[in-house]
Amino acid sequence: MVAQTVRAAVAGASGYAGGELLRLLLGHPGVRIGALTANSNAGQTLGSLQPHLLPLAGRVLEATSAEVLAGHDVVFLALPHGQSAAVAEQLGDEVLVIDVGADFRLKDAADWERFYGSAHAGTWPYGLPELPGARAALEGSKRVAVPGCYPTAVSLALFPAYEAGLAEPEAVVVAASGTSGAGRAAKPHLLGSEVMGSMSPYGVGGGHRHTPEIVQNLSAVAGEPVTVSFTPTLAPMPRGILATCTAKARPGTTAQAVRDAYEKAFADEAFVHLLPEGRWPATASVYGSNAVQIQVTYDEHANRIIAISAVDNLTKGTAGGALQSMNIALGLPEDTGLSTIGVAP
Ligand SMILES: NC(=O)C1=CN([C@@H]2O[C@H](COP(=O)(O)OP(=O)(O)OC[C@H]3O[C@@H](n4cnc5c(N)ncnc54)[C@H](OP(=O)(O)O)[C@@H]3O)[C@@H](O)[C@H]2O)C=CC1
Ligand SMILES: CC(=O)N[C@@H](CCC(=O)OP(=O)(O)O)C(=O)O
Repeated sequence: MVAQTVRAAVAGASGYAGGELLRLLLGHPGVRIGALTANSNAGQTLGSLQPHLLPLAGRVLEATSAEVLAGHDVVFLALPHGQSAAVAEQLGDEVLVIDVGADFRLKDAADWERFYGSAHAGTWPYGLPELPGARAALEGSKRVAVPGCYPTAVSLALFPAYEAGLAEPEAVVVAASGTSGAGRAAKPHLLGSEVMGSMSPYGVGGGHRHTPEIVQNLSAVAGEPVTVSFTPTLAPMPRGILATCTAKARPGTTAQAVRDAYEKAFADEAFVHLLPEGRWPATASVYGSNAVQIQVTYDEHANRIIAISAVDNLTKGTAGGALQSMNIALGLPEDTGLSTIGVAP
C-alpha cells in the first residue's frame, strides 16, 4: 500500500499521451485523478475520445487554464511543443509539474531555437532515471522534463558503451516508430491507406528534433561531444519503437567488455531488460508495458558495437517514463503503478 495519495491533473487528456497517462494513473494506488483538460475537444466527455478509459468515461474535459489546473499535487502537461511553458509558470513552485512535451528537455538555447523555432523556456531535471546522475536530480524535484520517445530508446541503448569508454564519439541510429508517435491530430502521411504495408524514412539528414536531445544525453555520459546520425522511420503499427544503434569500437574493445558494460549498467534497473545473448528485442514484447528490451553485440569484422532497443513509445517512451519520474520525485517506490508485463500475441 502507498501511504500517500496525491491528486493529479492531466492537461491534454484528449490526446494519445494524455490517454496513456490516464490509463496508467488509473492503476496507480497513490493517485486520485483530478482535472482533465483539452483544447478543441473541451466540453466533450472523455468517453467519446478515449473509450478504453471506462472508469472516466463520463468526465467532461475542461479548457486548459492555470485556474482549472490549480489545487493539485501533480500536473501532467501533455500539450504540443511550445504550449507547456506558459501554463507551467502560472502553477506555482509547490506543485509537481511533469511536462511530457519537449519544452524543458534541452540545455542549449541555440539547439532549441534551431529545432523548435521559438524562444527557449528553460531546462528541467530530465526524466530518464536510468541515465547516470539522472535519478538523483529527480528526487524531490518539483519539475520534470520527460524525454522524447526516440531519445528514450536510443539513449538507453547506447549510454553504457560511452560510460565504459568503449565507443568512438560518432553514432549511427536508424529507428522505426509506430504511428501514435505523431500524435492524434490527423496528418496526411499517416492516413491508413498510405502507412499500411509500407515503411518510410523522414527527418533524414540531421533534421529531426530529437537529434540534439540524443546528442545531449550521450555527450554528457561520454564526457566529450558525440555526433549522432539519426534516421527515423515510420512503421505500420500503432505503437512501438525499435532503435538500431551502432558506434565504432575504440581500440582494444572485446565482446566480453561490451557485454560486461551493459550488464553492469542495467543490473539494478527494474524496467530495462538486457536480453540473454542470442535473443533480440521486439516491439510486440513491450506493448503497453514500461519495459525496455536491449541487446548488444560486438561485430568484430566491422569493428562496431551494435545495440538494439525496443520500447512502447507511449508507455516507457512517454507516460510510463513520466509516472516513473513522478514516483521518484514524490519519494514513492519507483515501480508503483508500473508494469513490465506486456500483451501478446
Ligand atoms: N505520441 C507520443 O508517442 C509522444 C508524445 N509526446 C509529447 O506529448 C505531447 C502530446 O502529444 P500527443 O498526445 O501525441 O499529441 P495529440 O495530438 O494526440 O494530443 C495533443 C493534446 O494537446 C491538446 N492541444 C492541442 N493544441 C493545444 C493548444 N494550443 N493548447 C493547449 N492544448 C492543446 C489537444 O487537445 P484537443 O484534442 O482538444 O485539441 C490534445 O489533448 C507532445 O508534446 C508530444 O511531443 C512525447 C513522447 C511521445
Ligand atoms: C512517428 C512520429 O512521428 N514520431 C514523432 C516523435 C514523437 C515524440 O516522442 O516526440 P516528442 O515528445 O518530442 O514529440 C516524431 O518523429 O515527431
